Amino acid sequence: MASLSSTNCRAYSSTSSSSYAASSSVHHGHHQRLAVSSVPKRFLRNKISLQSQSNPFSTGVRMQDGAVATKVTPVENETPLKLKEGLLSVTSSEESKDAAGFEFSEDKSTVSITVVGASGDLAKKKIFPALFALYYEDCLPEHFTVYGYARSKMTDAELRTMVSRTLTCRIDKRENCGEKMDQFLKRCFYHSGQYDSEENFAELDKKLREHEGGRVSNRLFYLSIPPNIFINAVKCASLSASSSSGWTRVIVEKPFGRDSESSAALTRSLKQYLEEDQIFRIDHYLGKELVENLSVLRFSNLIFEPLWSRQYIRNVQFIFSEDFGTEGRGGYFDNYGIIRDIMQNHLLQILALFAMETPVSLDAEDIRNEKVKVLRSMRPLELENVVIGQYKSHTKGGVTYPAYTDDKTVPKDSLTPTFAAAALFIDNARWDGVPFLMKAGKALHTKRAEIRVQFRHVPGNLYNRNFGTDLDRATNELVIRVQPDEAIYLKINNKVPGLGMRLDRSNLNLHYAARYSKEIPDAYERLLLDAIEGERRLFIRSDELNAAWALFTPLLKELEEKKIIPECYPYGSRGPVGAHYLAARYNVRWGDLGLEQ
Ligand SMILES: NC(=O)C1=CN([C@@H]2O[C@H](COP(=O)(O)OP(=O)(O)OC[C@H]3O[C@@H](n4cnc5c(N)ncnc54)[C@H](OP(=O)(O)O)[C@@H]3O)[C@@H](O)[C@H]2O)C=CC1
Ligand SMILES: O=C1O[C@H](COP(=O)(O)O)[C@@H](O)[C@H](O)[C@H]1O
Repeated sequence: MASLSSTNCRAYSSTSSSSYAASSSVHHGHHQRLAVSSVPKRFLRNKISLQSQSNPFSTGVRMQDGAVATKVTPVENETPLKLKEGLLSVTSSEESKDAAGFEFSEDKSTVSITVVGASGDLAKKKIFPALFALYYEDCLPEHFTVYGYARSKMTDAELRTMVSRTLTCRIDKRENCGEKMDQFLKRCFYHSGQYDSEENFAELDKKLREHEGGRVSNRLFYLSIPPNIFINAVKCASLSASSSSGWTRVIVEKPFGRDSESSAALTRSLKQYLEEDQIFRIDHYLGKELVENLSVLRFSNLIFEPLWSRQYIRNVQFIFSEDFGTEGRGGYFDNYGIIRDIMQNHLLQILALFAMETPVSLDAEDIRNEKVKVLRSMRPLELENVVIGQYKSHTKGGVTYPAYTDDKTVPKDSLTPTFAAAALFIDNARWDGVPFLMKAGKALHTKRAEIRVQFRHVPGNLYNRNFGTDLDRATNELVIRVQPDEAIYLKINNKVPGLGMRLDRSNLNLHYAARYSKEIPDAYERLLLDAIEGERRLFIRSDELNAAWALFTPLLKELEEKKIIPECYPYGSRGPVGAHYLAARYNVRWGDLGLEQ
């Protein structure tokens, strides 16, 4: 199984004869720009040859143990300002060549990870803890440094204290936890600076160089800052703190614009300073274990793929709900709303993975090509296929829960939806006529994310009369529960044991907690590791992003221009009743409403 096992991660350690991600080829002791192959070892255990993705002048041959031999042709006419992925400038005198002229890499590199916006919520909640988890699992390279960068004044010690408050050890791996935390924290540093100051980023560069100690430097910048300052930060990082000898990559957090135009403008601006393959647009839902497993389920089990079409599937549902409101994030949320916050990215990405054709291979570009095709085959959303809602205050058990508009950062007359349900359609041969329903909401009765696949009726079912009048209750349903309590279960009809002929619905249940003792890694761990390894499969390419916005932009404009009023629903409820009418129009019943779910 492809998992984040420490065995895979240890490929980075100094004991490994060759490190894949940061392999530095050496060329006759001269300054020479070389290319690095960039497909992670953990996906390529059996693959032995590949072409460098970014440099057409070099070919790499991957040996079965993961070592990379790189045949080098000099690269000319580089644009100095742009940060070219995978180009190395190496002056080491060490070299090893085989008879065919391939040079073998040795781990003389370092990775510097700069969290831009280190004082913020996401950095504290997710990024630093994920980096620590990777460190704990031996997934980070031997030489690495973590830098926090933000405007707040902080010393290294203060950053470490802040970070230490959110670090946890895995439940199943507690040994040496405190010691490991201390070791990790010693590798964390802080630099205070403005996001639009080349000078401040140049100071950061100087500090990074000191830590890199003359090794080939690979640099990852994680932009954990509000979107209006992305470009300034990218510009300054690119001009003043990009690596001069290794790769430079930038993780960009959502939102990637508000609509097609602003997203395209953001991409254009980013591309002034970065190549597309340096931009890692993160959608953390793609890093979730069960989303990652979706393709495994489909493409490596004979029993599912033949059923994966309009012939057998009646509808598919993507459901996201949270049992808390937007408290504390109202300022951000009011400018975006639930459709942009959850549907246009997280749910649509899952839909694309669910519905895509079989990719040529597991390579990032093959998968992303298939996702784009699905997105481009979809009909843009229409107002009549959408229901929106907004939560209102509700008192339960003596506790009063606030309305969305009670938040001080939200205008009292805000029409921003905190709930939406939508019916989408893919106009291709596989999915023609199948409703893909989405439902996403804040302040609902439960916290859950799941995919529900409802199958058609069994034609001429011999047992019809044993089901009573509600034949819909007798159809099969496959549920992929992304969170919480990860599970995959299939509802089947079964004979109740006994002398009579009574049927019931039972679950064939793969319950992760019961099946696997290993704790499931957080999505940010997988994605950070992928970014460090140069694996783009789980990041959004710009054409995917354009296709996603093209589906939602006309609807979003219409909602705003016509000032459509959202349906009210009480905090903690199941959402507006309109969602049921929408589903009923397509002869669908939401799968999360039954007594046995
Ligand atoms: N928080 C979350 O759960 C999620 C966040 N995201 C995205 O991640 C990014 C970071 O989110 P989050 O950590 O919540 O953001 P924060 O609002 O906490 O901002 C992060 C840091 O950016 C700086 N900052 C905040 N506002 C401004 C401003 N107006 N001008 C300049 N600097 C500012 C602050 O640092 P300082 O003042 O020290 O410079 C702050 O600590 C955003 O793009 C967000 O949309 C995506 C998914 C989930
Ligand atoms: O991107 C976002 O995701 C979170 C939900 O993420 P989860 O991993 O906790 O399910 C959501 O709360 C937030 O509004 C949104 O911006």
